[in-house]
Amino acid sequence: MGESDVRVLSPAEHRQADELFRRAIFLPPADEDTWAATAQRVEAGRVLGAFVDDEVVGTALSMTSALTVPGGAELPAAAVTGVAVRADSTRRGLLTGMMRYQLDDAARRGEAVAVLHASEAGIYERFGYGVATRTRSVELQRAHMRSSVPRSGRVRLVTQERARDLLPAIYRRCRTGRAGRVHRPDGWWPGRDVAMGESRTIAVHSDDEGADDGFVVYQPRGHSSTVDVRDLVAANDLAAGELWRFLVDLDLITTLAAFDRPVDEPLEWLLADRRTCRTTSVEDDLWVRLVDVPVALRARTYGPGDPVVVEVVDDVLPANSGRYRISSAGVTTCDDSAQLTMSAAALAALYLGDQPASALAAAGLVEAHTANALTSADHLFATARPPWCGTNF
Ligand SMILES: CC(=O)SCCNC(=O)CCNC(=O)[C@H](O)C(C)(C)COP(=O)(O)OP(=O)(O)OC[C@H]1O[C@@H](n2cnc3c(N)ncnc32)[C@H](O)[C@@H]1OP(=O)(O)O
Repeated sequence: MGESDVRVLSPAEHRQADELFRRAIFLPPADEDTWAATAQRVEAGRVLGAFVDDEVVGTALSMTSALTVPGGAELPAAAVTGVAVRADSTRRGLLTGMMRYQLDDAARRGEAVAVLHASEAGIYERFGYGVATRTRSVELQRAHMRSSVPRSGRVRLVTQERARDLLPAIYRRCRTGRAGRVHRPDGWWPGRDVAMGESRTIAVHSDDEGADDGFVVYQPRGHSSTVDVRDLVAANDLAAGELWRFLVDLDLITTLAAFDRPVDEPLEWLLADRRTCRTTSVEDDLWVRLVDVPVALRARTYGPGDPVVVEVVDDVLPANSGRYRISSAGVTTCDDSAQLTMSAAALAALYLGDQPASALAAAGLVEAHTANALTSADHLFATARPPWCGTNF
């Protein structure tokens, strides 16, 4: 079983691949509405099939995307999803064949990074992916805002139809504000709408000049007094504060459950009683794979710190293997002695600034050859705010 058994599926085969994926994650085949929405994000030429005896038993797809990196630049990215191998054909290398094919394809397309959300943490590190962002889920019980939270603009409800125009434009404005955010192509929104259904409600915040700068999408949980907050996007702290005030003040609701929030969101500070906010989980969010290490390293900015020479060992994409001199002025390839050695997966985990090199060294994932190299790398890769993706795809 090898790469020759993987090929691009034709559009006529896309629905079969979707069914294969859904069965692998224990979902029934998509109904017509769900498929109509799903099909909008599927791109011809980007859906792979893995074959055994001419039968498709594995699939993986990628979408044309972009990733915001520290400093605000956006890198072309392959957004990977829909990965599955039929239960009777696992552990024979089919995923391995598809991953290699897909990474080569991303490299050919000039996509410097690949990104995904992992169903299990044990799958993707071997292919060079590292956990690059984390999210927090919270529950607010009978919460009230602190009176000092600044007021600005106004929050208004918009219809689902109006939201289809407004939300993508607001998201585009907010996307580059933080590393880890990804494109939401036009085909992404219908899938989210179908998944949430008709009970979703949308509120938009506009600033004092009337410009829209944030939104929240939420829905009641059955007939309970709980609201699930699925998507809260704000261009600035003022907009975020007003959207949270709007949610906290909803009549008849005692509990707000919010998912996929940034780990540094200052919710406890916004509330009159910080203990009315409880963290229910902190989980790995976006896994990143540097497909083109030199391009990816040069795309981000670095903090003040002594330069450091990093040796990258990449068995899956060997062109990335080499030594890189990283400084606050930029990145060059070099032949100097390595001060740090790490795999592509370890580099990916450092890349957006979520974790310091010293944390990975403690786990044996980064090897330091000189005394101060870890401290230098910690300073260089650090970002003012932790990265956050917050977009499921
Ligand atoms: C981005 C997304 O779409 S996430 C969704 C991923 N899909 C799912 O979780 C659906 C259910 N699972 C599956 O379909 C399959 O088990 C897959 C796709 C995860 C793995 O496919 P396989 O064809 O079995 O993987 P493959 O045989 O290439 O395994 C390669 C290596 O990864 C290991 N591996 C594979 N799956 C897992 C796992 N879930 N946990 C830990 N290790 C794993 C294998 O043991 C193997 O290790 P080895 O090289 O040391 O022998």
